[in-house]
Amino acid sequence: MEVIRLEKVALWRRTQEEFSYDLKKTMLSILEGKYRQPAKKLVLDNVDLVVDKGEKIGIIGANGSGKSTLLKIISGILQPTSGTVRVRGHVAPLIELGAGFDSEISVLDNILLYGVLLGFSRSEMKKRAQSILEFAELDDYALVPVKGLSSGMVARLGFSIATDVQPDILILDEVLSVGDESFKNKCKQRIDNFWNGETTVLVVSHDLEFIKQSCERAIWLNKGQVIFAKNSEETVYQYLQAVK
Ligand SMILES: Nc1ncnc2c1ncn2[C@@H]1O[C@H](COP(=O)(O)OP(=O)(O)OP(=O)(O)O)[C@@H](O)[C@H]1O
Repeated sequence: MEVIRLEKVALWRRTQEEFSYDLKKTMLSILEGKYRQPAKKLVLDNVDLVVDKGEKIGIIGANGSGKSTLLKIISGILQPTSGTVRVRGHVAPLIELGAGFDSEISVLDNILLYGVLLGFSRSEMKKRAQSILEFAELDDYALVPVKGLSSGMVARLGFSIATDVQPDILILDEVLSVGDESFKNKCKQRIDNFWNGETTVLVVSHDLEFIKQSCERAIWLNKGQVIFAKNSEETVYQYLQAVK
């Protein structure tokens, strides 16, 4: 059964250095006749992708080739400029963990809020809060505002919320380095369980051996385009030939 379908997906992004949220500066530069249209870059270019339930897919390619951007599009964090994205099932995006937290409100309230962002109801999240706090080892911090947590604790909380129930689709950006050694082992075990089960997995990694061993299929991206997308062994081989 098909769980992800991307058709002709393109994404233009403004390049950082030209981009300003400062309305006053923008208005001034228009008045002074110095305003330049922000430069834009095509970061995903006509991407087609179909993924079936349970597939484990690796995404490889050079720095800046669009791998993380593709994961963000599939997770719904970014919307494409054109093309269509269809995703079926509950997605656990393990990217930019904790980026959606409100640092002023408590850990408990953030669990409710973040869970709702991930598509769960508030009452469901209330029931789950205890197991999330326990896994994150933050039981004593439930009522503390998130700004009182260390960055490792924030990542632990993000991981714990996103993986509390087995997701239909797991999105992993690079090898996870969440928290300290003992927490890393806990994360790895949880991910291994999903990996060996029915969950569809998309993982970005520069570790080509890992991709070959752990993924059935791999997608090679270059400058936002899919260059090759077959079994992982062959895709890695083609990629290595090209960069030699
Ligand atoms: N927030 C942003 N605003 C504008 N452009 C961005 C932003 N984030 C990334 N980009 C640009 O999008 C392109 C693709 O970036 P992306 O992070 O998807 O690459 P990547 O393949 O994951 O790279 P890496 O292997 O270095 O992690 C790059 O040219 C990058 O400069």
